[in-house]
Amino acid sequence: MFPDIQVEDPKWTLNAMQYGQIITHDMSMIAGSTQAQPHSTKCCSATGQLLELANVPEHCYPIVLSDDDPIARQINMKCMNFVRTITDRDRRCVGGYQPAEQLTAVNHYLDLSIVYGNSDQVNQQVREFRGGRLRVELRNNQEWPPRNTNASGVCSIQSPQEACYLAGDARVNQNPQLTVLQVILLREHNRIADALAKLNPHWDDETIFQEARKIAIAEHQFISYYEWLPIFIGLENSIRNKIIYNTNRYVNDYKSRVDPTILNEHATAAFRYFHSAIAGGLDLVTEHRSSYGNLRLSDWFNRPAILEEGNNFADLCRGLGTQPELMNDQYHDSEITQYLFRNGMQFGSDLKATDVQRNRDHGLASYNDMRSYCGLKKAYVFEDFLDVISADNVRKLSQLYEDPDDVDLTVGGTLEAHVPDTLAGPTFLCILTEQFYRTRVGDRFWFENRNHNSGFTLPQLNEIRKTSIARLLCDNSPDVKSMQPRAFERISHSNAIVSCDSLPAVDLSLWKDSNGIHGSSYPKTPFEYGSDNFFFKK
Ligand code: HEM
Repeated sequence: MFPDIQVEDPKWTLNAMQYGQIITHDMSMIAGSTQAQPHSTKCCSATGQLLELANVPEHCYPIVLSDDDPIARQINMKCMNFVRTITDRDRRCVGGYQPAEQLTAVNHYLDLSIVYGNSDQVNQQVREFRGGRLRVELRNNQEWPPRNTNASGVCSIQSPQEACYLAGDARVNQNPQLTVLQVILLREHNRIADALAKLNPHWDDETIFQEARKIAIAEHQFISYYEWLPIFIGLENSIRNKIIYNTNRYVNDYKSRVDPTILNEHATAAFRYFHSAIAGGLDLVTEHRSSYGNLRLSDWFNRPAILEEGNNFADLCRGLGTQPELMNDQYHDSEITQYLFRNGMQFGSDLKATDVQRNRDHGLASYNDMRSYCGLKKAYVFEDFLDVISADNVRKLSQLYEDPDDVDLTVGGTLEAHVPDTLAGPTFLCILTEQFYRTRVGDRFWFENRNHNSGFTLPQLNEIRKTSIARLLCDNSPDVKSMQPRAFERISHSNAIVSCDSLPAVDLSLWKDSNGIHGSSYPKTPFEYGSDNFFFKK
């Protein structure tokens, strides 16, 4: 169903795929997994055989491989490891016969928890406690995240000296391009903190840290919603559903009754669809935009040291903005379906099979139920899927499943034809749209809210709106001197490479604190007390 057929996206770069993973990691992480390495619980024998039932560890739900599996049959494997997500029942939060709900290990808000951590404990570990900065290590004149003291436990390092990073998110080392963006975001915090400290010498560490953090989060929210989301869920769809606004004013749309936690259907099915955009080779690209080499993804899972070699960091940054992502479709690069986390072995795990099994582990509603919830007609025979799925794929579904109601959401959703001007079919689009609405409107600290305690002044807000992924890459990768203005979009005549200096930038002098308090504070009006979205209602 999901073979490796490489079709490059004609419009979007690998950067678009990669920032998607940043957004994902900011919003969810199933409890009980590292998502970066083989799980420590082994549900199969060392040689890939099924275990005797009595010997199967708790929480196991191994993927049984068929005899005609194209990879497994080459190495005589019958069993692929899969450990179930920890639920509220496992933790004894619910009892009796109540249904189990899966737990998340990270907070759901889009708040750069991947940089700042999800707990006070991690936050303390990543902070420098000087000048509002985050901890870094200086090597070759560049700032790198601090070393993880449990390097051999969390990375696939081959020598004790090899870099393995500590960040707000446990998955930081998972793949090189993810780590590039994590480093960029870390450096952005410190860049902002240094500027604020210079502007406001009277501010203490805590004030600089919190103000820099607030600006960095706002930039991230702006890039995610105004630059990234319109590509994936459509500009018109985003405006129509009040996910973004064409305005230079505040948008006071916080609604306390909106639940901002992450929908299981979003994290476990819809948002994973973009795994199909992953490319198995990462281009190294010079300033003249010529590609001179390519890193094989499965050689570098959990081995971030490659970023510090030679010019790799800048070359990978340019690669992100130059190399196309693969098309979002049913095809998946074999680097993630045959070689995931192979760690020097001939073969590895399979991300798409894991996604399907995770769908079943979490007991998601069927594709048929979800599609009818999302406004498509319910299918009674396989042919009823023909409204959005090709005849060839409907025929395959009818061979793989007994009944239309059996089709997994992860599978059916992946096969749908895209809604025009978006990168998803109608069922996944409906789930994604709902989630991103909730993530915005359910966030009392959303960067566009007018909030006297935590918000920005209007001029500051409009400065934040000048930020871009292109500028972020430029400002935090010293050797990158040029970039196309829309760096999620491939280089073209209408999106040509320009010097970094000519890209719009956030003018941080607006955070100069002339009142002697905080840069973003302004006088309260009586209306600002009480109601959470007073201005919007008015
Ligand atoms: C090289 C790039 C990537 C790799 C290697 C990767 C790998 C993984 C792995 C191993 C998991 C855990 C699977 C499980 O045990 O259930 C996962 C989960 C997930 N991935 Fe990716 N992924 C990548 C990129 C992306 C992108 C681009 C997106 C979306 C834009 C994405 C969305 C998700 C989501 C939503 C989850 C579930 C998160 C959770 O709630 O735990 N991933 N990915």
